Amino acid sequence: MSLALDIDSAASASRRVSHSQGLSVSPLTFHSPTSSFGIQPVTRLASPKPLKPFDTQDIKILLLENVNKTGQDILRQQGYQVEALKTSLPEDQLIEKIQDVHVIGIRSKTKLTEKVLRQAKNLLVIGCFCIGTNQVDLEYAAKHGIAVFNSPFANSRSVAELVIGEIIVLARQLGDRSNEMHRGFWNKVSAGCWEIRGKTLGIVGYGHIGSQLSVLAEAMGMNVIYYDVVNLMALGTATQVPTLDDLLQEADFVTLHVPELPETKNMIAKPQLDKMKAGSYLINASRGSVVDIPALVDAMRVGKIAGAALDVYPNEPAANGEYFNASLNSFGDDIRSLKNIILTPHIGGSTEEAQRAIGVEVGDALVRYINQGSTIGSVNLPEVNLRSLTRDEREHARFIYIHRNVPGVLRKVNEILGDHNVDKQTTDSKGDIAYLMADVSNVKTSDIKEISDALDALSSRILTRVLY
Ligand SMILES: NC(=O)c1ccc[n+]([C@@H]2O[C@H](COP(=O)([O-])OP(=O)(O)OC[C@H]3O[C@@H](n4cnc5c(N)ncnc54)[C@H](O)[C@@H]3O)[C@@H](O)[C@H]2O)c1
Ligand SMILES: O=C(O)CC[C@@H](O)C(=O)O
Repeated sequence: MSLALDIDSAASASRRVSHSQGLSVSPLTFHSPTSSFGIQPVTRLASPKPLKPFDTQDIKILLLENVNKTGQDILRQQGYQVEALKTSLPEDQLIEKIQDVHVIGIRSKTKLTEKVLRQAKNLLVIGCFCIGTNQVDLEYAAKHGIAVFNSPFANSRSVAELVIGEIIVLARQLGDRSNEMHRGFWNKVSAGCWEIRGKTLGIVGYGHIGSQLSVLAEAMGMNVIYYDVVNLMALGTATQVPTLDDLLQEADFVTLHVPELPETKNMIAKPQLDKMKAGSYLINASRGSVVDIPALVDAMRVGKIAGAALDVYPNEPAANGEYFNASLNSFGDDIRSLKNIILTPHIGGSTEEAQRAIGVEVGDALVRYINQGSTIGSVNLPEVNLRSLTRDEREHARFIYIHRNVPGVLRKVNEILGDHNVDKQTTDSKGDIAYLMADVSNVKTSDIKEISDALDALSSRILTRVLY
């Protein structure tokens, strides 16, 4: 079959090859891979040959939740079609919009559930412009060859600094004093106000944020203890304690820095609050599911807990506005009536520095994945990379084969590639999913089509992409 004929059939079949930026999605550029070579590569990357068998304008990207301009610019500079919205979208609108895009960028509010992802027929990759990835069904995405990237620590320092601020604000009841002054009320008191020097900070989850906080807190004269499910090296003179109960019984301030997991749901509820010291403080800037907030309200009403800071909630609005009320979360009115409680709208990572750094990190990861196929940094696919092709390698193609990790696949793939000049090849697996990349030299356009079709026909196939 001539390639020209095949282009027509590929055009009509473009939806058949779900998620693929391979041959059938952009048939018109199949003959002229050099058309997009004039596009400048992202300067922070090591100047690889851009591998794009598609017109960059064909790549449709939807960015939600006010992704920072640095990230938007990186994607726009590639020539991709980028639509950026300031808010998240309700599920029905999300389902409608996601059908069309190859890339979606989100933060913590957008829930990419199986129901939503099932409609994402062209989706190649998800960029979480944040740390948390609990809002994405990572397993469903992996099983359908959709890579997920995040920014694992670019906002950690911002969260740690927020918590340090909150510890002092709670210890000195600054929120209440400030509110009183705003109402014109002078209330000079020292009862129940403390220095933080010499007090014990209990950190639950000693990862990127918890460990950064540990260093800052010690510098301010606090004793630091921490609890983590993993045995981790203590920074400074911090001490790991064996159980959560040990931490709760010893700490003056308890701060939570664990991910949202089934095991961390309501990790702090009535039994744990009962174990905390009388007059201690609780801070949660992790996820809203980690604290049973009605139980916290009760503990604060009876004075067991002297103060709290919450940055995250079980239900958070999709956009800014007057939403923080009892119809969003049943405890909304109760919590607002309490004394010495800092309520912030999920701003732990919301600093200029953090958002810029996240924009660059996730933006670059998306470009590397779209243009080069590199999965380095992916949270749900095996991490695979190949040395970049250089600009003088004109007759090369890169085949990416995402497949179910079942015995015998490599033999079949190598039977297909066996008659060609495979320059380099790598593969890795993560659970049920495997990711293979192979660079083949001296391939004609017809060879590329033949190899791609043969890979597509294998029963283990999840997704085939070809870049050249
Ligand atoms: N408020 C915000 O704006 C904001 C910003 C960034 C991150 N976060 C949240 O903070 C969380 C922590 O971030 P991080 O970067 O420090 O994550 P991290 O992965 O670096 O650290 C998490 C730590 O928690 C530990 N852990 C997991 N399950 C545990 C359990 N059941 N008990 C005790 N320890 C447990 C892990 O072993 C790890 O050391 C993120 O998952 C995210 O949800 C919130
Ligand atoms: O910016 C956000 O929406 C999320 C911030 C934070 O919770 C994260 O997971 O990085």
